[in-house]
Parts: sequence; structure tokens; C-alpha cells
Amino acid sequence: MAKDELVLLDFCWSPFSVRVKVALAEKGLSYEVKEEDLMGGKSDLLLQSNPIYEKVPVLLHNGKPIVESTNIVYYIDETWDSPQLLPTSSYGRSRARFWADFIDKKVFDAGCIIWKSKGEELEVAKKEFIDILKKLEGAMGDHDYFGGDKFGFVDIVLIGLSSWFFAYEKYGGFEIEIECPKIGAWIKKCKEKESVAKALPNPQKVYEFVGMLRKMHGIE
Ligand SMILES: N[C@@H](CCC(=O)N[C@@H](CS)C(=O)NCC(=O)O)C(=O)O
Repeated sequence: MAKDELVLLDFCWSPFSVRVKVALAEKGLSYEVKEEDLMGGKSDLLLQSNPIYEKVPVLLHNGKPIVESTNIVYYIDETWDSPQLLPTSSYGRSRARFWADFIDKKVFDAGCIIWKSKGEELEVAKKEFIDILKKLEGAMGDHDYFGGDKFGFVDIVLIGLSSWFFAYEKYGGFEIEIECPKIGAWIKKCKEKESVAKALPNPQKVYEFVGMLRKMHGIE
């Protein structure tokens, strides 16, 4: 059988691309990265592969595009079976999908409000972000990971977004380890995994990138 050809259309600061990189690494798959210039001009390949949203990440599997990071992680898990990222029981899978959807709807947007705001608005945004993380702590319960004893699907969906948490802390003036110690410990544990450590961009560099976005938005 011919070897799978995997190409990732990427943007190096994208927290969504991190999810795909971690999932591919967990499955032991190698892939080619094509960096997109989102600030300058998107490639024709990106525009043709994701004509609806025109966003990265896109995974091309033997030339066929798969879009939207959570959907890509599902695809990877369904296509390459070991190690399994989603739980085996239908109840477990349903819970994992619920929390992945919650993360998708809440975490990144709440974080963006933190770096985009000041004064009273910032205080409200911080509280909202911490409330979201506290709900996620409740979902993890006493387990090491959202996947229970094993790193899995929901862990991948959240750990990608965590690459921007340092910037939220700096611009928001709070510390996740103090406000949400379980999430703080979970991030540290995830970073011990090679798949995660290699995929996460440098937090200081992300912070600098967000600083540039703030200037572009006229916040600084
Ligand atoms: N819901 C999408 C979000 C992807 C996303 O927002 N990608 C950003 C980079 S981090 C992007 O491509 N932005 C380009 C644009 O908005 O035009 C996913 O999960 O893949």
C-alpha cells in the first residue's frame, strides 16, 4: 500500500494548529508543514482547500483537505487507530465531544477579550475566562487528564489553546496556577509529553506576537 502523504497548512502561532500537530505526533505520523503568511497573503492552496473559512489549520491527506482543527483531530483518530484518542464507550465519546465543543465555543474567544480590553471590561473578561477554566477543572474531576488516566481527545483540544495562556496572564494580570491550580498542574503534566512539548510554540514569543496584534488593534 502507498504511504500516506500528509501536509499541514500551518501558521506558527496558531493554537488550533497545535491540536493537529499533537494528534499527528501521538499517532506517530510524519508530515510536511507549509507555513501560511496570514498577515501578508494566503496561498492559493489554502484558499482552494478551505474556501468556506479560509483559515488554517488544513490537513491534506493524499491531497484531500480536512478543515477545522477539532474535526481534523476526529479524522486523525478515526483514520489511524492506535493509540485511540477518543474513549471507546459511546457515553465517553459523547462526553468528550461535549467538552471539546464547550472548549471550542468558549476558551479562545474569552482569551481574546482579555488581550483586547482594558479597565472594567478587562476585569469582566478575566472573571469570565477563570469561570470557564473552573468549569473545565470540574470536568476533569480527580483525574490526571480529561481522558481519565490517559491523555486523549479533550486534552489535545485544550492544550493547543493553552499556548496563548501566558499572553492572557501577562495582559490580564493574573496567574492560572493560582486561580485554577488543577488546570495549572494539568498543563505541566501535558508538557511532559514529547508530542505536546514539541508542538507548543514558545509562550514568550506568542506573548510578543499578541503584543503586535494589540498594536494593530490600536490597544497600545
Ligand atoms: N475554528 C477554526 C479556527 C482556526 C483559526 O482561527 N485560524 C486562524 C489562525 S489561528 C486563521 O487562519 N485566521 C485567518 C483568518 O481569520 O483570515 C479551527 O478550529 O480550525
